Amino acid sequence: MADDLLTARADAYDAHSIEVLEGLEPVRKRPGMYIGGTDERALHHLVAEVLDNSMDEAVAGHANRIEVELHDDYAVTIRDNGRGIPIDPHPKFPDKSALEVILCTLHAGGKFSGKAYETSGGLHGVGASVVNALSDSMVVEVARGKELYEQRFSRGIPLGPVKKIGPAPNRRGTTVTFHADEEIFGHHRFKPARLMKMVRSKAYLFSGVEIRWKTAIDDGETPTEATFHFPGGLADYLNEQMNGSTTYADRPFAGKVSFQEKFREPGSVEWAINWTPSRDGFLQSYCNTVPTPEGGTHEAGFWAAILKGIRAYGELVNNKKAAQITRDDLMGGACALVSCFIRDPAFVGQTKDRLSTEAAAKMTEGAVRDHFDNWLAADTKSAGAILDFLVLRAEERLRRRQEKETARKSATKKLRLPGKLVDCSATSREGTELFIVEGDSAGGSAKMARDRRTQALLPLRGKILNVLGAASSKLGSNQEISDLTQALGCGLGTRFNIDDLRYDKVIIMTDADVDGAHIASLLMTFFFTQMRPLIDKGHLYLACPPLYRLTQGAKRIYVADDAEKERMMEKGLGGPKGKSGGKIDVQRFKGLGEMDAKDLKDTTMNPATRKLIRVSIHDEVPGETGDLVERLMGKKPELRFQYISENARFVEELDV
Ligand SMILES: Nc1ncnc2c1ncn2[C@@H]1O[C@H](COP(=O)(O)OP(=O)(O)OP(=O)(O)O)[C@@H](O)[C@H]1O
Repeated sequence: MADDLLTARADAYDAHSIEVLEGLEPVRKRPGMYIGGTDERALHHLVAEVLDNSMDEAVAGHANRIEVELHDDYAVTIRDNGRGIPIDPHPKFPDKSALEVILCTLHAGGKFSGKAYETSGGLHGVGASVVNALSDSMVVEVARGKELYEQRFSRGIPLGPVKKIGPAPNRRGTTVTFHADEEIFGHHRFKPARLMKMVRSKAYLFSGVEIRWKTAIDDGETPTEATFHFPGGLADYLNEQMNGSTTYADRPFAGKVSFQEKFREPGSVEWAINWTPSRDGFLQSYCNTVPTPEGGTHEAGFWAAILKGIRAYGELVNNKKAAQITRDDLMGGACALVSCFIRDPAFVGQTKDRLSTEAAAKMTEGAVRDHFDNWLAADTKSAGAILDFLVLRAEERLRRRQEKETARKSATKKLRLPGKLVDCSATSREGTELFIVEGDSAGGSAKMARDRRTQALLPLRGKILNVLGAASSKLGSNQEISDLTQALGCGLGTRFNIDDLRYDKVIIMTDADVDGAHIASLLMTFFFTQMRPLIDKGHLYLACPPLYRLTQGAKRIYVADDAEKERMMEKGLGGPKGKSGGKIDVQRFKGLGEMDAKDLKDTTMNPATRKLIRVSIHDEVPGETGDLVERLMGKKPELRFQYISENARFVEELDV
């Protein structure tokens, strides 16, 4: 049944499913591919496409004036005084004018071979036709040979052939008026401020053009009319953009170099840069007046020139730290504009956000580098200020990196657990226990007896350092103490942080003999002096392993001390002696290592059957416990001796 359904569906997929989009249909079907979307940015990009064509005319030396006007119905007119789009019949399509071919065919243009334009922003031959396809109305007027021609379109389709509409004795050039299609762009509308900014930046990028701006939509901020012409080029543009910020150089490092003179290649590069302490930096780059917000090879070449230049200058003035400066150091606080003109540029995508022409890197670097060296040498005051600023930034970066590395190292150190730790598998601290066990052999049976999920083991070899008798430097280098500290994960002394504790309970599990008691007291001294909150918050415990195992027939019990043993010997394991039958077998555990896993589990480790003593501090007199610990465990043996003499009876009883 299901297979039949699949077959039926597959049958529907045949040659009829394959659509071939004709003319400008693909643009309307998939606008994103041509203008990067249908949002506000894409909408404004339509103006850029048409304006770039007029700019190309200007840069090619055929126009010196452009007008951009936003009408009250949000239509936009872009007019130039260039050569005018050709209107004669196209040789390949004799029944159509070149104008119609350009506006209605993708990949039709005069910028492929470099004959009509040397360094143009246009190169794919799609810009004007894309705008046409995405406009519900487009009118193109061409003034050529003292005549005015016009052709009208809607959604990429001509509403008639190109028509001569009258004489134009004093006019030349192209006028494009379009209204973006709401079917494509929905509610998005042109913003006067955004359009004017685009228009003004174009004027800065090519000082040979004057651009007039006019808007019928008044947003209350943007001038309704303005004329932009900037003979000072990018240096003026930079000053305007930096808007009075404090700068390290009195005047920006700016210049313009023709590639023709230097590399025998058409094109040029123009730049302006200054550094400021008062704001984040920026780099705006352009290629053939097209903004390249994602940078590319021209930016790479520019930074390479500046970086090499500043390092070389550092060497010249004997500032060894200049060698540490990186491109990132340069870029922070640097406000820069770079505009190059090259033949046949290669961009990534139709919106031309990033330049990928390899040669642009080399030519830009070569052109800027020489000038930068000379500029630094000529203005030593600015050069010194910039160098000091950049060295400072480099040092700051290195310091930050070192701090980060140290922080990372200590973080991983925290996580690096001692090799002999047998950790539990639970991921959260809740309900977990760390058994500090005496000796490796005890570790062996404890390993089998434990609940792997919640119980972890740290076997300690022999006695740990008496922290009260040791210099603090010794603490860090003592293997057992450092293992213990790492396993607990919460630091030592003043750096102790209870929140980082990796286990709920820390259980000291030593043999039930004098040595075991000594080890336990050494450990408690350690916790008391170095991790006191661990005791105060009730995390420290003593395990109570039995001293004897008594077996009578099938009965088996464990007892903690001699008195208990005697009592049981009297009583018998199952009742009065003899009744339960037979001799009582007594085994004294010399150490935990002698117990088999089952014994250890039942008596000492299994939370259901074991007994634990929680270590706590009751200071009847404040500081009393500290004093006592100092007397018993401290450096002065005479205090210990005194205490033992005074408390001999108690000590005897305890068999310590
Ligand atoms: N204002 C203009 N003046 C003169 N010729 C123009 C003008 N606008 C367009 N053209 C001609 O029309 C051609 C096609 O323009 P279109 O915008 O479609 O593509 P392009 O500029 O060549 O490349 P791109 O798709 O990269 O923008 C141009 O190559 C140019 O020959």
